[in-house]
Amino acid sequence: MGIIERIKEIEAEMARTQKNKATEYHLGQLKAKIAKLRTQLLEPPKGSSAGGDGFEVTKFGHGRVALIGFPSVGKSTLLTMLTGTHSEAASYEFTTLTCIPGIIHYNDTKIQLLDLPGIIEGASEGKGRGRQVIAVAKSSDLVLMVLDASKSEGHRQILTRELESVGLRLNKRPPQIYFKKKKTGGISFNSTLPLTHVDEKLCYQILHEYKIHNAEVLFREDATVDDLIDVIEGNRKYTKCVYVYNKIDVIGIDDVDKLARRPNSVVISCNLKLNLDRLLSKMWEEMGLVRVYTKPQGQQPDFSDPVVLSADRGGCTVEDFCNHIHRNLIKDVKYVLVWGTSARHYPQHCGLGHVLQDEDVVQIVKKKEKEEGGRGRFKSHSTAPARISDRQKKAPLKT
Ligand SMILES: Nc1nc2c(ncn2[C@@H]2O[C@H](COP(=O)(O)OP(=O)(O)OP(=O)(O)O)[C@@H](O)[C@H]2O)c(=O)[nH]1
Ligand SMILES: [K+]
Ligand SMILES: [Mg+2]
Repeated sequence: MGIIERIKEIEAEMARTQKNKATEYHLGQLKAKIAKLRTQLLEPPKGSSAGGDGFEVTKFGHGRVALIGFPSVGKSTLLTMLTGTHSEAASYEFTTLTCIPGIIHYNDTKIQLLDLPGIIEGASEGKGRGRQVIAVAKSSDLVLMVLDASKSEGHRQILTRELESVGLRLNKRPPQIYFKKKKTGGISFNSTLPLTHVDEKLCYQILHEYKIHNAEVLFREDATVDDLIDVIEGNRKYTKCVYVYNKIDVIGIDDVDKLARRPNSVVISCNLKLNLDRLLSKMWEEMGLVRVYTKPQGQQPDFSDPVVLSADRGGCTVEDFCNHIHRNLIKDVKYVLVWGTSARHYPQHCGLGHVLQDEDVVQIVKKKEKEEGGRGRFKSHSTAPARISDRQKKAPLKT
């Protein structure tokens, strides 16, 4: 029997089993069995080199966004509108057969947008080009789930399930469960609060299913069996997702209003060019990019050419900033001067561990290099944090 058939069989058994206190251990065990099989499904077949027929698109820019959705919801139309790169759009399904990259220029950053073939129910099991599409989604910093506003609300759940079954977790943070395998000592099970979903026996059973007999487990939140399995599997990808409802030109205003109020959702119409600005700003917000402007001593910063950092990709500290400029720079840095929302006063003298925020301005002061004007000039600095771009319009930065 193939892996997919075995998963189907266990799912059928779960569906037959009534949910109650007496069956919860058995159900937990079945969940773990399915998770293990799904992981097997993701492993490349023996003898083949990993990837191979995947969509190999080189990463470019400061972040990567993937367009995921059913066929003909308007993914290619949207790529063409946002990036200017042409991607064939047509009224028949599966117009797009491969991955087509475009670039969005936004807030002086470059964001790679990827158009992809439509996926269908069963994609995670290999239907259509589902597996390759989902692999690209996993490599992205943000997923735009494109939905047809005039179609069933169920599509969002089906797609979410497909992505979840291959280990993608949308708009979730990792479960607060500490888990460490040990060589000896048995299982130590603890929690910092009362648990309502998982008890010691259930945890043992799940670990047993994974043939883990020595480990430390500490629940720091009231997590579920599924959360525990995610932590044990350890290969989950936590990605932000914005739900994009396209084609609002063909539905009534009341329905548009309902969709627009759903969490993490943006309603648009490519045909009428409606709300695309809102989509871009939502996308930007979710990506959490941090632009930092370098200020040479005695000069104004170049506000068109930021260093772009990200908490998810490498971090946002002064050290990360310096490493971005040059990998040998760090050893010459004495401290930095910071203007912007991360500074308590302007300019603030900061060390390498200081965490920078979007639109901060940084001047590097090197060892054996004197700061222009000396420190005494900043006695009467402002303490009110303000967006540096607003300040910049009013008065040039000194130093
Ligand atoms: N009414 C309406 N139609 C749209 C809108 N955006 C796209 N379409 C139409 O929807 C159809 C499908 O568009 P595509 O961009 O090819 O959709 P896709 O998601 O890339 O489709 P596949 O590549 O086949 O998965 C085309 O006929 C578009 O003209 C919109 O905002 N409103
Ligand atoms: K299409
Ligand atoms: Mg397409």
